[in-house]
Amino acid sequence: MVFQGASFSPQDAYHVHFESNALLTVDHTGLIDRLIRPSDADYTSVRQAAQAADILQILPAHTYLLPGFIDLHVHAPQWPQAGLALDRPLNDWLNTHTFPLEARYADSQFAHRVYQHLIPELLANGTTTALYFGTIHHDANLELARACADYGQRGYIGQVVMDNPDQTPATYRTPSATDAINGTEKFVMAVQALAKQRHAAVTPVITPRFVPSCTPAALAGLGQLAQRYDLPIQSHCSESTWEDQYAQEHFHRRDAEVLDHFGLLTSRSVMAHGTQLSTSDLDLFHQRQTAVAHCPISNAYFGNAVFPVNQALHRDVKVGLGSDLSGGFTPSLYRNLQQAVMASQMRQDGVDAAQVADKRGVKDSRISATTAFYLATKGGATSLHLQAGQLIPSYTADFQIVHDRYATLMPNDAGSIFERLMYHTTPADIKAVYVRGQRVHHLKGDHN
Ligand SMILES: O=c1[nH]c(=O)c2nc[nH]c2[nH]1
Repeated sequence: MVFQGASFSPQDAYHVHFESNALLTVDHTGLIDRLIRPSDADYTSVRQAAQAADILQILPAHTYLLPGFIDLHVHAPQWPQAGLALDRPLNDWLNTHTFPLEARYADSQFAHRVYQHLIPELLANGTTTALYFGTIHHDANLELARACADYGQRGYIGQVVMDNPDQTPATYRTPSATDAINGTEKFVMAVQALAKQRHAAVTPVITPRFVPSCTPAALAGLGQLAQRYDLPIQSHCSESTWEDQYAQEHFHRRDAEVLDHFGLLTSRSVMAHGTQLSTSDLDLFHQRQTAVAHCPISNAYFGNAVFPVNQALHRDVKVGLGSDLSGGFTPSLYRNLQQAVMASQMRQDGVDAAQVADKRGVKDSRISATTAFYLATKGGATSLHLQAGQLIPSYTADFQIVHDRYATLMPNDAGSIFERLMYHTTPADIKAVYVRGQRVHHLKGDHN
């Protein structure tokens, strides 16, 4: 397949690259092979050959090729309650709403129904890769992996471990640390077998829910499993004041230090939220090359603070973007990247007018749409060690084709188009989505 048209691709956290009419060639393995500009000698011949072979796809006017988005934090089983009960504090929301819902996934038919609904919805929002928390249930989690395989989404999938009887209900609990470790190992094998069998881009992930919900024996065993199989790890870290204090009270260490103590902060770890991380925690993340999944919508409800994205990036901490369904209410990473910019502006300015203006906020906090775009693409890819998130040769051909709905009303320089796309794109503007060069979504009535 050869794509011809305009594109935006992140260069780094502060620069985005625009191409006005390049050819992007994709090889038979689903990788980007070449990016050929009109000034290159073989532009015309490659284009003509693609046209003759009927593999040339010309983007219509006012549509743009972007890397697919990478959602670093999704609780797949919480999809049915997206937007519900977000006025409750985290611990209350978990116990009253979330754990009872997740307990229902003991029924794998229910899991099948939800996951077959969720994956196409995420693809329609431009999300080509997602890092998922499942539930404690093996069969339901396999339904999630199968749904990714069915619809062609790249999925990183974790069987949740939560075995601490003091912090989990008897109706929704991993029976013991031994079950946690054996069950996780069994799930790892099953997902790896599915990946082979279906040629699917699904990867198992070690998933202690968070420090409060796990026993030390489970945390230690999961750290060892991750090392033995060289697996990615995900959890929550310093997500709220309550969670932060829990680690201090029960382990006499900071939350990040507890995770590190059990071998759970590695270069393959992605820790969600981090609103309460101290500068020494950020330095620890940097040393371990552990990533933060920034979840700006969810953090507005449960975070008790705004995560300092810019400061983390300046300390060379890996950061990507997460929807955190359903602590966040929307499957759209566009909505989340908009909120990332807005939250950073509020952190910069402060929120209480009774304070003196120049002491109200935190300097150097504001990020732009360019940085937010980076988080949703290259930042996420780097966190997962994926050759994705940029439109460059040898990277995976995970794309979205997006329409600029205000093109005829406003100036059309690249900077204006880019900002409009970041602020106005909804599923109605996402014409087509590709993973590994295969089309996995298109808008009905469109043939891109
Ligand atoms: O936003 C969140 N959603 C969850 O499901 C969860 N579990 C622990 N901490 C959490 N935070």
